[in-house]
Amino acid sequence: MTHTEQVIEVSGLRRRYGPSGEAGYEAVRGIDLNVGRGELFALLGTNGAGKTSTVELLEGLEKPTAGEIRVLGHDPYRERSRVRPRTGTMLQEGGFPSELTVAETARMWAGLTSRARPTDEVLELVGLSHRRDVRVKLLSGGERRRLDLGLAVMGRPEVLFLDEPTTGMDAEGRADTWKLVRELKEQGTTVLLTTHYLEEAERLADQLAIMHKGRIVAAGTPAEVVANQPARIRFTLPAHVAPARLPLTLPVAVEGRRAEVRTQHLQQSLTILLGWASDEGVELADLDARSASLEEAFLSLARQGDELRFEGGGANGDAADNDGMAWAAGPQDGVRA
Ligand SMILES: Nc1ncnc2c1ncn2[C@@H]1O[C@H](COP(=O)(O)OP(=O)(O)OP(=O)(O)O)[C@@H](O)[C@H]1O
Repeated sequence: MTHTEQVIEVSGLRRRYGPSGEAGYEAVRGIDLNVGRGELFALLGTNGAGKTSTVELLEGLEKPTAGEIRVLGHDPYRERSRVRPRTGTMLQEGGFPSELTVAETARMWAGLTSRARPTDEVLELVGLSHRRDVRVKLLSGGERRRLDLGLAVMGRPEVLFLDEPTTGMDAEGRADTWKLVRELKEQGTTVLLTTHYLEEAERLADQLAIMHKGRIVAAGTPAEVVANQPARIRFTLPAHVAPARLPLTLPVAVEGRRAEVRTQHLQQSLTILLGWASDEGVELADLDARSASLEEAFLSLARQGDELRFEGGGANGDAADNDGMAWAAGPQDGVRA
């Protein structure tokens, strides 16, 4: 068995703003996570879930209220000088003088960075060569994010922290950014990022965690997180077929003529449904069967978030989510154990 070196190790991490008690606010409430070398880890979550607060702790910018962090084997806050040269950070708000041009900013940054890539190479990497003589204050939001990203990768970091790297970018900018992130990952860079673009996280991440109100409510590979959510089969019943005729073994919700089955066993449920339709001579219009997406998993977890039990750092959701539809056979099949 190969042993993956853990590059980021976090246990029992907490971050409180303000005083203890009601007057303060605990943004990070005891999270654990591990990221192996060369992995891409996506930290997802609702607004205000605590993602940025967590990333700032990992970057060593702030001191945790409680818990342990190791980045490349060191405490990023107390041993900042050992960790910082080996990491690259892209914050939500890049803070550099906006009067400088793009090239001047890159050169200034290169002067502060050990083992810096040539600035031309960096600008090329993030697609800003043609904007090199433009003042930073005149860049669009998406172009600023590209520049932030360029500065973050300038020192050829072993670990790259990207807080919402594609926010404000157009579709082309996002595609370019993810391509660069993929290339860096292929070269062995470990990447921890936050994003609101779930489809992209689903495609790119080796591991992900979904945060809600300071806690991790689901974690694993994208496939594992999605696998805990039910698949859906949707169809329209012909006017002459009463919903009561549908097979009792299926967890069916009906609204008007539109029916929906939620199931952990898509193939089995589909077989039952199609067998029944064939035997009864019923045509199922607009038939659509699909596995859950990360987006559905995310929304469902966020909705359940307040009712989740948080024990042992895991996520155990037992709240049924029926979107207000009337469930004929109960949605139990679609609820995680
Ligand atoms: N300096 C601060 N003082 C007090 N509360 C803060 C401070 N910074 C953040 N918070 C609060 O902590 C919570 C978590 O914020 P954080 O920015 O970490 O969330 P996030 O998951 O990154 O959100 P988003 O997706 O909206 O960027 C929020 O409720 C926020 O209002």
